[in-house]
Amino acid sequence: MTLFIIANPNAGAHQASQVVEKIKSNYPQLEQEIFYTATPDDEKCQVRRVLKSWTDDDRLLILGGDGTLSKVLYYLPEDIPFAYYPVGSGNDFAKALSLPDLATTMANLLAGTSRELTIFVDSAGVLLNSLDLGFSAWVVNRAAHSVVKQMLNRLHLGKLTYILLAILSLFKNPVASVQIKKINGVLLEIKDVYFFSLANNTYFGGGVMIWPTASVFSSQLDLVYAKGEHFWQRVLILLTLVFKRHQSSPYLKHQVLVSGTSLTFFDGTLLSVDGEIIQEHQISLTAQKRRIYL
Ligand SMILES: Nc1ncnc2c1ncn2[C@@H]1O[C@H](COP(=O)(O)OP(=O)(O)OP(=O)(O)O)[C@@H](O)[C@H]1O
Repeated sequence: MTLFIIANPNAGAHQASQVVEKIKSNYPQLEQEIFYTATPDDEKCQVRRVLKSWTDDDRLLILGGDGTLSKVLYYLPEDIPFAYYPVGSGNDFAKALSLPDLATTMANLLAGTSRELTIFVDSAGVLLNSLDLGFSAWVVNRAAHSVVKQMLNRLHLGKLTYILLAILSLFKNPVASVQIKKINGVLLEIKDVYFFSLANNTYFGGGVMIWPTASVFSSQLDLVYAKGEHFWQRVLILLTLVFKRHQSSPYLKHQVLVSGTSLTFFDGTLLSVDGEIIQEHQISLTAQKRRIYL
């Protein structure tokens, strides 16, 4: 058995290499091959390198944030199980699954105990946690170009960037519109929403709840959205999310969607998937089963 590690050295507070060193010293008997992503979008190349020498009894560990995990899964064949240890700034996937510490993660990986989960795939990528429009995509876009985020990440305060930008969004009101085609052919037009999230998992933005029951362990997507025409409405929407009053909120609308749903975006719509900005006009989501060592 060889342990393959794909690690993003740039994720979060740049801790991936420390984790790799810990694994090397704590598991000296284990044959290991380490693949660091060298640039943005290098996941494709690193997965290919892993696959070149992959055999059925090998194990894969992914080290990074939600973006790294999402991109690795996009290129990884669906029948290969994976272990994941979070070293990002938000780590929403790890929080939703209450992922264990490194020693337990390694024990699960070595024992081969795994659990099935559902991700949603499109030709453009994988939806692991959530697809976001409106204020949350705006926050992701601003954070990606933020020098403050890099500074705060070094201080292990990466989450603070998202909080500050979310407050700024109250003043900017970045709205979005989308047309959703359900599998029964019904069209749903959602216009000028401040908050829009299509959730496959519970959290986004470093632990902000999207919908309490959204989970990769179910095969459905939770669509949650809200208009925030007035400043105080937007404040109440954010407070609803922060204080987890989702199900009793008069603002949030909720629907369940399933595999086969497609979304069409208007030109210039800012769209974020798993915390990464993507440029797409249309997305069709198909459920796919994966296994995580857990
Ligand atoms: N060496 C690298 N330098 C810069 N960017 C990288 C590198 N390797 C991977 N990336 C890119 O980093 C992004 C993923 O970052 P990731 O989401 O894992 O970390 P994060 O943003 O700190 O954490 P989180 O998403 O949990 O907030 C992806 O777009 C990926 O392609």
